[in-house]
Amino acid sequence: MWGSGKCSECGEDKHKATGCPKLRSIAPVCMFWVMHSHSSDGNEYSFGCIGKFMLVDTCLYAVQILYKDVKELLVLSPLEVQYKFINEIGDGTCGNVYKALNIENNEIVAIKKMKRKFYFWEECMNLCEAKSLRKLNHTNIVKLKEIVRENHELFFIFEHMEYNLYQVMRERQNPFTEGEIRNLMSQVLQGLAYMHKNGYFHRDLKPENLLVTHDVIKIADFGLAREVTSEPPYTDYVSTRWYRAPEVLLKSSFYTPAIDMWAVGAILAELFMLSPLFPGESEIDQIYRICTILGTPDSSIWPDGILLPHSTYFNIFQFPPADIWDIIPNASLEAIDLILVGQLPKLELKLWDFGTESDDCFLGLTLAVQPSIPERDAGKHVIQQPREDFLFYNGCQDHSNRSLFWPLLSSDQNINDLTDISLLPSSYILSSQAPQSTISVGESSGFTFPSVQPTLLDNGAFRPMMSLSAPIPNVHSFK
Ligand SMILES: Nc1ncnc2c1ncn2[C@@H]1O[C@H](COP(=O)(O)OP(=O)(O)OP(=O)(O)O)[C@@H](O)[C@H]1O
Repeated sequence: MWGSGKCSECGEDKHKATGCPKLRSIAPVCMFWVMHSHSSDGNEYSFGCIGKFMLVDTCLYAVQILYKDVKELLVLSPLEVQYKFINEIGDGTCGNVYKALNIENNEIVAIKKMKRKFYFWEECMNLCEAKSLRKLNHTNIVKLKEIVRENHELFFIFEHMEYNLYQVMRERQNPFTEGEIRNLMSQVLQGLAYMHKNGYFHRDLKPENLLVTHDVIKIADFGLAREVTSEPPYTDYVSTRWYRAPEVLLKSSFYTPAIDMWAVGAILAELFMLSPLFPGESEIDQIYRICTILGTPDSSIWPDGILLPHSTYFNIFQFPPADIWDIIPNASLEAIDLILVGQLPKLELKLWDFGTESDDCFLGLTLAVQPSIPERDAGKHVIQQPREDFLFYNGCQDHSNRSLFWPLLSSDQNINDLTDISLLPSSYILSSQAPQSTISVGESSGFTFPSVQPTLLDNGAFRPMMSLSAPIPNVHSFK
């Protein structure tokens, strides 16, 4: 029988498995346990919580003192009390992902349990995924609801999505219609544009990291996300090979968010083909496959590219461009235009051409039309430490045995949703005001940015212009 006995904190009779609401509202760090006991009268008892800031041993001791007839004790961690794990739905490099039920509100969530241990809160806060996702709130970016650290383990609580795009493609019997592809791509691009505009690039876009429920698609897995304003060189890049941009394959360490656009182009082609466009078996094979389809670039096509450390492969792999319709026969002219390299060489600027305010001067736009500013000036724009950091750092540095809950956004919130698609170029938005059903292609020339295009700025002159500190979500302290 759940919920018998009185809660020592609020005096209520029972809290079932949800714990004590009073305790949770007053204590930024609280520990409570649901105790499941068999008493001498033969009944089972469970007690909502016992005290705050209690360690397991203290808790057990208290139980023995208070309830002498306890024979068995089940100790649940706060995470287990709040979430019921249903099944594993993903096993990535960094974490295992579980479908779970939030017992408090009956909401299904996805919980990503990180594989490595986290001994300090600072480590958690410094994770790319935590840093970027806490600041990004967009319909096409998967929502991070909460971060929990418990016994040196870190859990990200996300909104739950039904499938990833790889699963959707794998299950697909017939090719997607162009309308369906336009719908998916327009959403991905809106999420990506928002992300770039707010100062992040993803660096690991691939079908497995695009999550789908019904017609809605969202970008997930920000484990490799990087702040646009972070200084090159970038050396820790490990994105999935098939979607890896040539500048990364050729060992550039000054690549830009254009690498995300390369991945989008490869994913777009894959949506038509239902198989990967460049399924390289090694890095060299990857470069080889790109050259056989797009043709080997020369200095007129990609002047910066041939200066890269590994560009000597271009001497070995000398190929003319293939006829792309042989490879993607079901794609329209506009779609081919979008996928193809080189024909519209500067169009990545259109993707980033969000407005004329100084805040928008970043990346492609900055590089193309704004002189770079000296590094020391760029330093002035350092992002302010967000408020919620202090909430947790204050007095919580190393309560390593405690569980820390970090609620971010409630499911019905939509604060700081900077989608602002009105600022996107019309050719890019595609009839975005229309519901996400069919994506039309803007002007007659069709798609207007190059996806699969080496867009490298590798001359070292790139200096991030300013920090695009995204608005900080409201801090939600404990319910
Ligand atoms: N919010 C979610 N809803 C449903 N499924 C999810 C969610 N987040 C992740 N998944 C599933 O779990 C898989 C792995 O998640 P994720 O990519 O975040 O882990 P990872 O360890 O960072 O993986 P990777 O190996 O790509 O680095 C995803 O491909 C997806 O199928």
